[in-house]
Amino acid sequence: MLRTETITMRFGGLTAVDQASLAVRKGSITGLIGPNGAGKTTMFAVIAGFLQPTGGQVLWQGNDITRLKPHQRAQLGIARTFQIVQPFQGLNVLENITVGSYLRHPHTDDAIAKARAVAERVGLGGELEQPASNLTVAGRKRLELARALATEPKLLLLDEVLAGLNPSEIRDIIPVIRAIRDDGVTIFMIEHVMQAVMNLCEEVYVLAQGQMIAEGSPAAVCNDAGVIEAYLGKGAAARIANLGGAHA
Ligand SMILES: Nc1ncnc2c1ncn2[C@@H]1O[C@H](COP(=O)(O)OP(=O)(O)OP(=O)(O)O)[C@@H](O)[C@H]1O
Repeated sequence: MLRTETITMRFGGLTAVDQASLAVRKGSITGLIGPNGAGKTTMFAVIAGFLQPTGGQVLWQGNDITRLKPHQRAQLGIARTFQIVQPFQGLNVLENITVGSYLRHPHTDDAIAKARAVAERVGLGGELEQPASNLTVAGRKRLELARALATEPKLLLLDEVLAGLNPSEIRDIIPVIRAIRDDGVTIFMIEHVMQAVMNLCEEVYVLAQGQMIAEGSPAAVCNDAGVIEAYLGKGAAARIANLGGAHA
């Protein structure tokens, strides 16, 4: 469904993403992980059209969309959430979601009906009249999800939707994400919460210092020596292997 080919993104002298290639299969939940500053959010910004890459291509169903604007990509069916959630503070929950549903429903009644349905789907059905500013962190995360979902995407890019949630809130939202996929929306998610990555993702890509260092099943990438070293430092994989030997 989506491919990036040798994407490079430089900010002045800093190479945030360095020739990174990946593919997201239709119907999958695919993960993008990596240490802080690895270039994950930059990669999402390039895919969604918020940044023009210094080099490389973004392909959507085989077509080059590298030069399309974010709203053109939204029309094609690509939606993203933001790591730092910023709902329209002066609008209530339903109005915030309706901003998204107007993309495909120009008539207000239809847009509102769609927004109500999306709110139910993410568990915000009881908070429609609440000002967005009254929501808890978990509520704001659900609202962020709903605003993107209201555009009726084919591909949903989730940027750390679980960050800041406690373990029980994470347990509650994991089935919501899985249900969105089961309804036919392909999901590509940046996530630091490994419990969620292991639970949800079939395929995981690992970025470190801008470079794609591994890809595979969650279990395979977690056992990859290069991935362990990217997170824990040089020699960590060998030290962990020795510890295992010592305990055996
Ligand atoms: N607009 C920008 N201008 C300059 N540097 C930037 C810009 N955006 C990101 N960077 C830098 O690019 C690098 C990658 O940042 P990015 O936010 O993509 O990493 P990340 O993997 O998403 O990190 P985190 O997990 O901490 O969110 C960092 O060094 C960051 O400071």
